[in-house]
Amino acid sequence: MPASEAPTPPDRIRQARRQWLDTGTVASGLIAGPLQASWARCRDHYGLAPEGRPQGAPHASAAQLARALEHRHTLMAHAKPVMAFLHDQVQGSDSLVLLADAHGLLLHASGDAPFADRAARVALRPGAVWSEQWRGTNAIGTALAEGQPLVVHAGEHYLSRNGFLTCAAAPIADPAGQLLGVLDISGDRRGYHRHTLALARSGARMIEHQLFTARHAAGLHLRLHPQAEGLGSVTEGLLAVSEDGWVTGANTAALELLGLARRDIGAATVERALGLDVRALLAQGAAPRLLPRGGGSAPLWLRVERGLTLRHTVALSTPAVTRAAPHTPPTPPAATDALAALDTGDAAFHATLARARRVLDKPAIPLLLHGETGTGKDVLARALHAGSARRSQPFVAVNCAALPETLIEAELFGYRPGAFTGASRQGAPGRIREAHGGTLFLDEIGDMPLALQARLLRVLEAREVTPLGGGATVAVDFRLICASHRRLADEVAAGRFREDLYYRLNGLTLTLPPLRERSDLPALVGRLLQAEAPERALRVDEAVMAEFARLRWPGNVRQLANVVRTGVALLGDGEEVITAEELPDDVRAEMAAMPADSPRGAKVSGRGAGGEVAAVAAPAGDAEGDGPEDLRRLTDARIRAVLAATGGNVSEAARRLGISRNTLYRRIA
Ligand SMILES: Nc1ncnc2c1ncn2[C@@H]1O[C@H](COP(=O)(O)OP(=O)(O)OP(=O)(O)O)[C@@H](O)[C@H]1O
Repeated sequence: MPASEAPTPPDRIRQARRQWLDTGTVASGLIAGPLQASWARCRDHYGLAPEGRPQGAPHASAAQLARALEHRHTLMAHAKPVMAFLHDQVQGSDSLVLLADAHGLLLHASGDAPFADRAARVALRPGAVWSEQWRGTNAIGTALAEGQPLVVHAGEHYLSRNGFLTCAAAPIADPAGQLLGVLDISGDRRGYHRHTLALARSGARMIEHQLFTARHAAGLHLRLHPQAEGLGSVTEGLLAVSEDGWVTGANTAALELLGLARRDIGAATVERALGLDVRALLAQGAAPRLLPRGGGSAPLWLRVERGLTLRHTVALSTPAVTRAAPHTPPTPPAATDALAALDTGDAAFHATLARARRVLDKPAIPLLLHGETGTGKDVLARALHAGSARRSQPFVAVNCAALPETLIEAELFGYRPGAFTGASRQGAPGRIREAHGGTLFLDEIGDMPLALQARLLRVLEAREVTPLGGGATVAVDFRLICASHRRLADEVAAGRFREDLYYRLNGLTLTLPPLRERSDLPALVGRLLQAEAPERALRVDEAVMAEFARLRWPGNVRQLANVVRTGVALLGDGEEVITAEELPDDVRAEMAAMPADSPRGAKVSGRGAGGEVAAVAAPAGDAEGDGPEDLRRLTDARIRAVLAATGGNVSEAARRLGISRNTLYRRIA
C-alpha cells in the first residue's frame, strides 16, 4: 500500500515494530515503502532509538522564530488563509493544522486548544524542528525527505512517544520548483479520517496556486486541466512560459498533468512539455482548446493567457464557495479597495489617499511618494497599482539604492547580448520594458546617480527606451511612481538631483505621515494583528497600547509590524491579549526608560535586558536626516550599539532598529 493512501491497520504496524525491534528489519509489505526507508534512515543515518527521546533537538527562540516568519513572509501570507480554511474543516476533531519550512521548522499552528496542549508535550508547536533527524519518521519530516504527500499513522512514527498521533502532510513548492515547506494536519490517532491527506494536499495546492499567481502576475502562462470547467479553478495546472519557449514556472498540478519533474522547470521547452511550438501557442487566441496528446495520455484543456488575476484570495474565507471550486473569476474588487484597505482613520493619511484616488487612472501624472523609512511608501505604491485600471498588468519595482551604479543602467534600460563584460548571452529587456502597460516603481529615486538621471529623463520625455549596446528603440507605456525618504527639492538645491527630472517626476507628491504623528495607532495595530493571525481575535493590552502611543517609532509602521509579529509569535495557544511580556526586549526597555509623564515623542534612552542600548525617543522630524544635529548623534550612537550587539550583522541590526537595510547602509556609509 502506498504511503499516501489509507493508514496501515494497527496489527500490521504492531507486527512491523516488533520485527524492527527484534531483528532490525521489516518484512516487505508490512508498512509502506517510503516509511520503511525512513525507519532505516532514522537508525542508520541519525542514530535514533525508537524508544528514546530526541536529544539536543533544536527549538527556535521567539526572536529566531519571528525572524524565520519574516524571512518566509510570502509563504506565510499565502498559507495563513488556507490554514484558517483547513482549520474550519477539521475543527472539533482534536487536530492541528501546521506549517513547516523546508528544514522542518514549525512556523505556524492553527487548531483545537486541548489537542494543541497535548501536541505541545511532544514539542509539536511553532519553533520546534520536525525534520527526521530530530523527530524520526513523521509526516512533516518524511514528506520533506521523500518530496511527496504522505500519512504517518500511530506506531509508524519512529519514536514511540509520537505514537498517539496521526499525521498527513503535503509538500509545498514554489513556482520555480523549489521546496518551500510542508502543510500538515495532525491529530489524535483515534480520530484518523481517510480524507485528511486529501485535505492537506488540496491546501498545499491552493498555496502553490496563490504563489504562482503572485510570482507570474505578468507574462505568458498556460492553464491546463483535463476538463474545460476546471480551467481557472485551484485544481488547474499552471505553467509559465518564456517568449522564447522555455518552461519557467509550474505548479505541482501542471507537473503531474504533463509528467514533468521539478528539475524540468527552466530546463524543458514548451515543445517537450506540450508537443506544441511556442509560436503556435502565441498565435492562439484566449479561447480554451483541447490539446491531443500521444502515448495514451488523456487530452488536456489548455488556455493561453497573459497576465494573471488573483482569483482565489477572496473565496478562501468562505469555505462553501471554495469547495464549489469557482470556475468564473469573482468580480474584480472596486478600483479604490486597495487604497481603502490602507485607510485606518488618520486624517492626514486619509487626505493623502483621497488625493491619490483622484489621479489613480491618470497615468500621465507621475506620483512622488515621500516619507520616512517604514512609513509604507512601497505598500502605498502597490496599492496605487492594485487600485488602478492597470492592476492586471505588471508592477515592476526597482530599488535605486540597492544596486551598484554600474548595474542600475543595465537593470533599468536592458542590454543587447554581449553589451558589457559579464552580460548574459541572451541580453535582457530591462525593467522599464517589463513594466510596459503597467506601473514602474522607482524606490529611493533620490539615490539615483546623476548620469542615469539624464538617461531616465530622456526615457520619460520620449516614452521609448534603447537597450545598452545599441539596437532598436522600443516604445514604452507605464505609470511612473517614485519614492524617496529624502526631500528631492533639497537634493536639487544641493546639486545632487537634476531639477528638470524633479519637475518631470513630480506630478503629485503624496506625503506619508510618520507613525508617531498618526492618530489611528489602535486601528493600525488592529489591522496588523488581523493580517498576522486572521483566524484569531487578538488585541493589545490597553496599558501597552497607551505606551505604544508614547513611543517614537523611528522605524515607523515597519517597526510596529515587527513588534506585532513578535507579540503574536510569543502568545500561547488560546491567549488573546498581547501584554508587555510578549514584546521584544528593546521595546520593553524603551517603555521602561520613558518617564511616566513623557509626552509622545519625548527624548529618552535606556539599556535593554541584553545590555543593548534601547531605542531613543525624539521629537518628530528627525529620523532620516531632517532633524537636529544632537538627535542625529544620538541615533548614530544607537545604531553603533545595535550593530555591535549583533556582531556587525546588518540585516539583524536593521530588524532590531526597525529600519530597512538600505536606510542602515546609508547611515553607516
Ligand atoms: N498601511 C500599512 N498596513 C500594514 N502594514 C504596513 C502599512 N504600511 C507599512 N506596512 C508595513 O511596514 C513595512 C514597511 O513598509 P514599506 O516598505 O512600504 O515602507 P517604506 O516607506 O517603503 O520603507 P523604506 O523607505 O525603508 O523602504 C511593510 O513591509 C509592511 O509590513
